[in-house]
This record gives sequence, structure tokens and C-alpha cells, in this order.
Amino acid sequence: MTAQAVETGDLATVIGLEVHVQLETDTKIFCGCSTDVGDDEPNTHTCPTCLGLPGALPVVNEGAVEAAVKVGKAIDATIPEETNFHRKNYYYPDLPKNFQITQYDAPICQDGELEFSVEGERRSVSVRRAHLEEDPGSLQHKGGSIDTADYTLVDYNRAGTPLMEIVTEPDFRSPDEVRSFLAKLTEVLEYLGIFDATRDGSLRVDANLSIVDMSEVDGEEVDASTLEDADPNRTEVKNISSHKGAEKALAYEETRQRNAIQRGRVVEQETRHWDESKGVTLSMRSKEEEKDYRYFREADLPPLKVSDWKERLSIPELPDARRERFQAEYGLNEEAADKLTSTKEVADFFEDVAERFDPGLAATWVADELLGELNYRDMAITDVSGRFDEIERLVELVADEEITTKNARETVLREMLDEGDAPTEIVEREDLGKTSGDEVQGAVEAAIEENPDAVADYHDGDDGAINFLVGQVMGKTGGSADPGDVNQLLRAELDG
Ligand SMILES: Nc1ncnc2c1ncn2[C@@H]1O[C@H](COP(=O)(O)OP(=O)(O)OP(=O)(O)O)[C@@H](O)[C@H]1O
Ligand SMILES: [Mg+2]
Ligand SMILES: [Mg+2]
Repeated sequence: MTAQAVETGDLATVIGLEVHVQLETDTKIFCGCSTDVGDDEPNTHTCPTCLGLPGALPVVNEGAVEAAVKVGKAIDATIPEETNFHRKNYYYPDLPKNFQITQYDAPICQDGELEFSVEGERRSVSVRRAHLEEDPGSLQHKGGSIDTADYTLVDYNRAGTPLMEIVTEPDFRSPDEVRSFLAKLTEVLEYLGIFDATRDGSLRVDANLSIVDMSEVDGEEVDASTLEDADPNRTEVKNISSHKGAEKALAYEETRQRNAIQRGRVVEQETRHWDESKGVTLSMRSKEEEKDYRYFREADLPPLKVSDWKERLSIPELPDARRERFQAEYGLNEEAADKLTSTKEVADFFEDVAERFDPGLAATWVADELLGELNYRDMAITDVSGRFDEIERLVELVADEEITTKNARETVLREMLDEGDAPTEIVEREDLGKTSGDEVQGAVEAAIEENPDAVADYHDGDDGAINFLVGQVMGKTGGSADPGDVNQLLRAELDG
């Protein structure tokens, strides 16, 4: 049968996410095995519980529940009186028990919300629920990828790592919104101190996408009721592990589904796999339904009373609030406030520096100089957190006018980062201490004496000649004089 091209009105894209984030705890969610597995030998961080051996009993790690409650506070979610766990049954080699302990009808968080911006515009996404669950093991496909491998090995080091699955409403309308949302979510999770974005596999996204033909529904825009009327088939794309990957996979899927609809084909409801290297989504299987999982209560774990945990646990000031406070309290512009709140560590360091020195100077040195040089070297603030004292010392040298801004920026900071030396060491070694007034005055007089042509040009009204003379003085003082001061001294000498 050849498909007939159909008349399609405006096609609207609808996206909802299931984001799995790894909660930073020392031990796994239901046993005492360490979560710090790094590149250790496979299957060395395991015990009867996370291997799912018969008779082994799970015990819930309260640290993981606390982390989840903090997330709930940050997204303004409802925390139930009592939470409990369920078994989700399915058969796959990464799951030793053939069921995953997860949450079903009493998730730790319900009805939250997260605001973010896309290209300067504020958007808000509702979080339907966020629940705790255990990570399965990891599969290593040998001699190929998931569909072509000769054989597959399984490593249970990861099995039992605490995960939080954050399920949004289908509120996104484009792949780039998803990318901005994920950036914001990551930022918030890091502020809470429960998430490490640099850890491999710490963020995994299942991205659901459907296309609604607006000519078939009432209303101009997609909302909950038009979506219910249209009830479009959706695909769920798995194996996405980065913000950029999510955007790319969804852009691919958006085009694929739109093209299918425009050719009069039906979009299958199915689970697809994101192939990062090929940049395509591939059909894996038809979408399983809830009944396939035979959810039932995990009888080995008693329900957990959490009604007062939201009050008991405190969370730090979050990025949006901090950004606003930075503008009000330190008089920063939006761009500087954005940069200085990009991570909690940057924000904390900035506040330390701003307390000791002028906030404007602190902002320049942390936001522009330090972050700029770090960025250039592909380094993060965490790479220099052991050297905050040294960086403050450098700002102090500038604040006390012991070295020039130019030398501080172009020599001291760069050498600190490249060679690992302390600022005072570099100042001494490179002889960067600001030249004394006498020396500068001497250099000014010498420059005037040695350059009669420039002096004559200056007196003829050629103001550019002064720049040449400033350059001469800077050369004589090895760049350690202040160019503004030199300019003034020269004018005083020439006009006097
Ligand atoms: N029409 C739609 N288009 C795009 N996304 C949708 C649509 N309807 C629902 N979604 C999204 O699909 C996701 C449903 O996730 P949920 O975990 O509730 O169920 P599931 O995917 O069926 O289950 P599982 O956890 O087993 O994958 C939500 O993120 C939701 O926003
Ligand atoms: Mg889900
Ligand atoms: Mg799903």
C-alpha cells in the first residue's frame, strides 16, 4: 500500500521527560556497598542484596531518601505523609532479581515545578512525580553495539546505586527547551550537593515525543485537554546521557515523526534507542504498558513516615534566588550575576572575595579573569578549589596596588594556572612588583629626552604622540608601571 500524502494543519511538538539522576550517597540505596566504584574491577562492589541472591534483605538508605526530599523542596513538590516501595517486574540481564525496587503509588515527590529560561524567556515545567529507585547493573556489549555485539558482559557494581526518576508533564514544545531545562535541573541538583554531573552516567534521560495535528483539535495551542482529545502516539527514546544528546535525539525524532505524518503514515507507539555515534533513533520494541510490569508492594521494606522531613531538612539558597540577591546586594549586572551563580562553588568563592575586597573588583576577578582563564584551559572551578587562598592573595596584590592589573592578569594568574606556583613567588621571580614613583619619574624624563620628535609632535597638537611615549616608559619599567599614571606624569612634564 502506498501512503497518501495528507492535509496537515499546523503540527505541534509535545515532549515529556523521565530524567534519572544519580543521588550522591556513600553507599547504595538498599545495602552497605560503596557507590564509589570508579573504574574498579567489575563485580567487586557487590553483596548478596545488590546481587539479588535469595534470602538477602534490603534496608533503605535514609541518606538517599533525604536527598530526594531536598529535591522535592527545591521543586516545591508535595511530600507524602508516608512513602513506600514497589517491585517492578521485568526480565533483563542487568536486573539480577528480575524486578527493580522502585516507587509506584506513593512516590517521595508529587506535583513539583521548575522554572528555567530559554533565550531570555521564562518557562515553567510541571513535575508530575519524582520517585526513588535502584539502578540496575551495566551491560558491556562486546564486539559491537547493543544490536550487533558478539556477546555481552554484565557488571553489578552499579546495581543498587540510588536513582531519582523525575517525571515531567508533557510541557515542552521544542528540543531546545529540553536542553535549557536539563541545564537548570543540573544546576539546582548541584546546588543541593546531592549530584555530581561529572560522574559517568549520573544523568540519563528517557525522552517522550509526539506530534499533534492542530487541525484535528479545538484550540490554538496544545494544553492538557487538547492533548487528551488528540491522544497522539508517542515514542520514548532511551539511552540519552547528556543535555546535548537529548536535544539532538529529540530534534531527530521530531523530524522523523513530522515527515511520517506528512506522508500519511502512522507513528508507532514504541521505545526507541538513541545511537549517539550515528545521530539516529532506532526502533527497539513496542512500548511496554504498565500492566506488563505487574507492580506490587515490596514486602521486605516497611513504609517510611516522611511527613516532617521537609521541615527537618534544610536546603541552601537556590540559583535563581542567589542571582537576584547578587544583583541587589553587590550591584552586579545580570550577565555577571549569571556567571557568578553558575555553580554553588563559584558563588561561594565570589562571596568570600567580595566580603574582603570591593565587590566590583571581586566580580571582575572571579567572573571575568578567573572563569575566563579556566574556561580557556578547559578547567572547572573545582580544579582550583584547593587554591582559593592563593587566588584571593592575587586579588589582594591588585587591591593593594602592589602589582598592576595587567601583570596580574597576563602573567601572574596565567602562570599560577599553568605552572602551579603561588602568586607571590611569581611576582618575585618575574620582578613584577610595582615600580616606585621615582623610577617611573626617571623613565618618563628619559623617554622625553630620547624622543624629541614625539615631543615636538605632541606640542604640535598630535595627541597620538603621547601613546608612543607611554609605550616607551612602559618598556623601560618592564610593564610594571600603571599606564594611566604614566600618561599623567608625561603630560605634567610636557605641559609644565
Ligand atoms: N503525548 C505525549 N507526548 C510526549 N510525551 C508524553 C505524552 N504523554 C505523556 N508523555 C510523557 O511521557 C512520560 C510518561 O512517563 P511515565 O514514567 O509516567 O510512564 P512510562 O514511560 O509509560 O513508564 P516507564 O517508567 O516504565 O517508562 C512523561 O514524561 C510524560 O510527560
Ligand atoms: Mg518512567
Ligand atoms: Mg518511560
